[in-house]
Amino acid sequence: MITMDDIIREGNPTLRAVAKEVPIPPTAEDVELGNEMLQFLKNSQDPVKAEELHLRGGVGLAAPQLDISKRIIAVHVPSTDPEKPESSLSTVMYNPKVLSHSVQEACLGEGEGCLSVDREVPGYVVRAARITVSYFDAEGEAHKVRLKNYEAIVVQHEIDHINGIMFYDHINDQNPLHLKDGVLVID
Ligand SMILES: O=C(O)C[C@@H](Cc1ccccc1)[C@H](O)SCc1ccccc1
Ligand code: NI
Repeated sequence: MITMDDIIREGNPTLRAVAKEVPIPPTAEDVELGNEMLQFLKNSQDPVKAEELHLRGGVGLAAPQLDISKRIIAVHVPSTDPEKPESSLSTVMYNPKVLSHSVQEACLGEGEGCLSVDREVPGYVVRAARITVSYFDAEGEAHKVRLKNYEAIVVQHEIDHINGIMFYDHINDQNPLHLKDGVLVID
């Protein structure tokens, strides 16, 4: 079972490496890894298990964060629609790839964090508002999905990890909050 002890922190070179594609269909080992990554996210969002296992809440996890330089990500984004309580996006993606993205941009109002970063880094992380992603599932089936808003942000954060990119690489150091004379500038 994955716990916070298995997650490497900034400074570990694996977080800056471009991870390797995995064979498709995924091996039994890679399927097991993906399932464990997804289970970690579910546990991290369960108040009892998170408390018991001292887990930080997570909606995404990439294999490099486990010091495994493979192009595997897991996402478990809770539903915000009370009519649809099950998760809005819950899956393991093997060899995910952004095929296209919107010109329109988006960012989380509260900025981003990272399970591999034990510090607050203020600033808007500007990303594409909508993306089309291809990936393979545990059975080796190909998928192509269009994602928007929060789901798109989470998947972009995780795909960044398999490309050695950290969320703060996107923050404009000179103007992290995109202010102009103290006013937030929305291009
Ligand atoms: O470190 C990771 O990759 C997991 C991140 C993913 C993430 C962070 C910010 C924005 C999008 C994705 C963790 O989920 S950070 C903790 C967290 C938990 C719930 C909501 C937002 C961030
Ligand atoms: Ni992260």
